[in-house]
Amino acid sequence: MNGSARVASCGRRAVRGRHAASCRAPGASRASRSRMARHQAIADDLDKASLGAPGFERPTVLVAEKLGAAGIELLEQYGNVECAYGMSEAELLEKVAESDAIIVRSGTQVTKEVFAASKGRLRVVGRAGVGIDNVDLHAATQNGCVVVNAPTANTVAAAEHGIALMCSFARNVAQADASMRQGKWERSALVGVSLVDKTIAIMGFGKVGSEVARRAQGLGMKVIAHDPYASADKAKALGVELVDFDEAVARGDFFSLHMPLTPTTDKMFNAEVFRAMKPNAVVINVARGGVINDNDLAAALDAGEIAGAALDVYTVEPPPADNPLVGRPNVILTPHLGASTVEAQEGVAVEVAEAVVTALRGEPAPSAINAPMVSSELMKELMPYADLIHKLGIVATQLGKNPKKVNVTYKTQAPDDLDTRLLRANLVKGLVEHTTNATVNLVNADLVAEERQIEILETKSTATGKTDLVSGVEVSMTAESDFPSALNKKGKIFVGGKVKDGEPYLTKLGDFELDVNLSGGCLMLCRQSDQPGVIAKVGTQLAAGGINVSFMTVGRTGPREDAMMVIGVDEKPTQETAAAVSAIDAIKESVLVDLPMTFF
Ligand SMILES: NC(=O)c1ccc[n+]([C@@H]2O[C@H](COP(=O)([O-])OP(=O)(O)OC[C@H]3O[C@@H](n4cnc5c(N)ncnc54)[C@H](O)[C@@H]3O)[C@@H](O)[C@H]2O)c1
Ligand SMILES: O=C(O)[C@H](O)COP(=O)(O)O
Repeated sequence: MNGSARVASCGRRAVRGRHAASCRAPGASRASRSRMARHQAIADDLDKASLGAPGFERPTVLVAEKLGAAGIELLEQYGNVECAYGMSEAELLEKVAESDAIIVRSGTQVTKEVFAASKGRLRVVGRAGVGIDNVDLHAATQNGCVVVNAPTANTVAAAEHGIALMCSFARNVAQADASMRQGKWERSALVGVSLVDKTIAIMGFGKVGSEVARRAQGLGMKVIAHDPYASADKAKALGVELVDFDEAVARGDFFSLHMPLTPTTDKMFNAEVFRAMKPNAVVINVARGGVINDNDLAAALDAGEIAGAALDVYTVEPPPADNPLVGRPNVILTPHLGASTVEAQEGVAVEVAEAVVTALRGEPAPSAINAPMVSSELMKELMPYADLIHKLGIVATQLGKNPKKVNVTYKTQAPDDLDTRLLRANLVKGLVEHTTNATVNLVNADLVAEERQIEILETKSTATGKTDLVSGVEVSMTAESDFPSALNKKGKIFVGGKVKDGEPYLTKLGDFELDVNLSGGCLMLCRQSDQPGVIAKVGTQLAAGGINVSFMTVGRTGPREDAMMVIGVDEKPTQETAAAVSAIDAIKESVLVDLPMTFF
């Protein structure tokens, strides 16, 4: 990125797209119907926003690289969109601090400095394309920021570009055009090779690789592929022979590279590999520049070990003047144009905008890279229990500091099917959120637990005769406790709960059975010797401190034995009032627990 930012308001037709979509409904395909439903949901939020519905704040989406108009329109239905193309690094760091989401293509590096500069505000990174090697995924995850991409909309464009480069190379199209522009007529110097019956080795048999395979078959080529993770059934169905790496290298006439850039694929095409290729071999790269060792490729071309290369992508983009592959007669180059068709750009714009809005809404985005997939149906079903377990985590951690080993038991009618990630993430959030300003969510919860050395052990116990997927949750943990009443017989902090009428309830604490609404506010927990008159004395002290009681409930081990009184209060008692309650004869110990009204 260089130069000063071109900042544009991207405003256009804000709501009209929604009505246009609705009109197409009767004849629409299943995919487009579900897209319309998503757009309608977005539009509903827009209506809420324009009505000033409480709790809805329009998020700000920073679009850092050129994005198709349809995507911008969709984003504008939901949030404030700022298009700032060509920002310097400093400008990016400044703007990201005021953004809830950022959308980039391959030209913007989303580094850990970007996340640091956002100070926790950035919730979503949208990559308008496939490759996410320009996004620091670890930093995103640490910051609880969802990374989404647009994995499908540019597949055909990239495949077509790969085929275009192969055909151009085979028939010297680029060289012939350059020659004629110089007024030359070089027919004998520009004799090409035919593609028919040649072997193309597709390296990386994913979405783009498969589309290249289909097209190469149409050109009469023999198609082999290497991909350690590809299914043999898929290859067979496409009539493609899957081979190991060495065999592919030995047999290919044309190599079409389609793997992502990862630590494993980094510079995997090196001197040794080029040496093992046929002398007529041509390497075509529309994947990522980094999978090739540039110097080794240049040396292999110089030595005549291979015949040529056609490149769309480079280790550093744009390639610096001293890149050894620029300016060679047997290398043709394009400036990362694989995804650059009108159709692909409109497609990725919509695909990424949908994913960004979905993630901003807190829903699982199908293309989330660093968050587990949780279907919206499951999410909806588990939400009340996610809220409950979050509150149980908060209660448990206010009764015992520094939790270490945490056992959680889910009572469920489907132990084999229950996906607990959402619940576990909420538990971790409840356990740690009072000790950090950082966001804890589905994205980073496991990482946060690991960093804090909190071991979460999950058990599912079968609940019979219940209709809900989950019907109860219990959490026990080793921790330092100043409130021994919360300990069970094994000396662990123990809390259990249920959801009743959609609201979270604490039903177990230590050895006590309770019935405490955890919807929010402040709770005073008092262990007492069960005897007449204690409730009145506590009420009197609270009243003296100006504290209004919203509810009171008592659980006891038996008449005139130990009892646990839980008092919901509208205001948090001062230290003096809390001390006055503790000083009541029958009260053995007491503690205040704060609960948030909302959850993530
Ligand atoms: N030039 C462009 O403009 C452009 C456009 C689109 C995609 N791309 C790039 O093309 C690549 C492929 O995109 P896609 O959409 O097909 O992704 P994809 O995830 O569908 O396919 C990638 C395939 O690579 C395979 N793979 C992983 N490691 C491998 C290895 N060591 N050896 C061989 N195969 C390996 C995977 O199993 C997978 O099947 C990505 O790098 C993407 O960024 C570039
Ligand atoms: O990975 C991709 O999707 C392509 O490389 C496209 O990158 P671009 O969005 O920068 O064109």
